[in-house]
Amino acid sequence: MTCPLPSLFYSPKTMSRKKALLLLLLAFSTGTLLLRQSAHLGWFPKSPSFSCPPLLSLRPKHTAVAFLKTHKTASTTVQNLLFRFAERNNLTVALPHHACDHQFCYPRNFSSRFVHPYTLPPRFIASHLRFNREELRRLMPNDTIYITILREPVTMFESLFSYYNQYCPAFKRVPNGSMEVFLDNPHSYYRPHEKYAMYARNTLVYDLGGDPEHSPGDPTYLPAFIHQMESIFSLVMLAEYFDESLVLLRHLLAWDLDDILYVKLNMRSPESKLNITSARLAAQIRAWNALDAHLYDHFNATFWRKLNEVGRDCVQKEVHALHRACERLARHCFRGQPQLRPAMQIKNKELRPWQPSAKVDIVGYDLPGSGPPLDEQCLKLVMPEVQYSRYLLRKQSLRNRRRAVPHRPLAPRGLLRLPRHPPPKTA
Ligand SMILES: Nc1ncnc2c1ncn2[C@@H]1O[C@H](COP(=O)(O)OS(=O)(=O)O)[C@@H](OP(=O)(O)O)[C@H]1O
Repeated sequence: MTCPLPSLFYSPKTMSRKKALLLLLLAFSTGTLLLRQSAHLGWFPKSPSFSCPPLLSLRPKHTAVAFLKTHKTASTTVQNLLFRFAERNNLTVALPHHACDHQFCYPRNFSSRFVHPYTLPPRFIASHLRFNREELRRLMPNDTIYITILREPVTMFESLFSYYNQYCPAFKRVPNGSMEVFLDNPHSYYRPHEKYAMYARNTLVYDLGGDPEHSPGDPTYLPAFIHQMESIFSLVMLAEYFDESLVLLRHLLAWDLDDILYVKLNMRSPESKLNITSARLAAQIRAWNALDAHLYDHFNATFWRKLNEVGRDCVQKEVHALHRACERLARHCFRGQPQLRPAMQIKNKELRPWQPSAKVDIVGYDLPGSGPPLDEQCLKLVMPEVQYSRYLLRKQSLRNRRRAVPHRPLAPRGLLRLPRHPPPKTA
């Protein structure tokens, strides 16, 4: 048996169909490229197009994202990057109703009633909320990609303990605010049903909509919860591997390298940190936050599997390219190194990060010069969460009012019943 040889000559009909197909493909790629270019940071030289796998840039960019902003996990840095992408591409970001402050009435379960009517219908959502799958599904378009970020529970708990030391009663009760004392006997300070209790134990599970009080000894609860999370979130990033996470994010969304540039936001000063050097303390933190610890370990393993799928060498190359691009951006915006400052030393009030208490310093950035900043995009790059959320709400409200979208007030019962959560971050 012989294989039929392919004909060297095409019939005119085949020829024209192929030509048409080729032309169509060419038009599509050109269109996609043009679209990608139009949303590029016009103020900044485009980073050399580099991608592995190389054809990534021909896929259209994905433009519907729900980011579950977990606490103390580098989530503000991710949120800022998503806000900037949405702004550059004219995409609507769901923002909280005034009554909810700049978070979606956290720690209540998320409801679409918490969304400001002038930010509907959204393509992005990235502010703190307690995950509620059904309500998010009602709000977001069908093509939404869900992502979130986790942090290793020992460093995360240390950050929570320090950041919420004046808000969380479980932490406030501890003599001298000592984390060691708290961990020696957490049950004598912690009351599961009081205000802000969710900052003191299994905060990740709480943010993801789970039960932070569930017994870690139950063999069915966590596997079922993890299974559910896996079916919802296309990517679970890790704060410890932030740049690798961003590379995976850009692959998932077919974004450019320039779309994931960032500077670290919401950092504590080194003096505000407690160095956990003892293995005993770390083990106590993991035992106290056993659900979070298991959750983290699980998604840590899946993260490395995802990295292997893309190819570790490939990811490393992109991480280097990202570093170089971030450095170039920093040189452009800060005329050198980023200028990290305690809030009170930042001249531009719009750039001062919110301070949770006098005992903790959250540092931010100043831009060089006393006059207007170098450019708008540099300002957004370093703008803290509260100010950026407020700015976006003003901008989208103006746009929406011009379109005369009917005002859809939050149901009065929702407004009246709002508790005085969370600690209002006001700049
Ligand atoms: N890129 C990157 N990589 C690793 N870590 C980073 C990054 N950006 C911010 N951070 C650290 O994240 C902590 C703040 O987290 P959040 O922004 O999620 O906090 S908040 O819940 O919104 O207040 C805070 O941690 P601590 O300083 O330990 O408190 C930041 O330093």
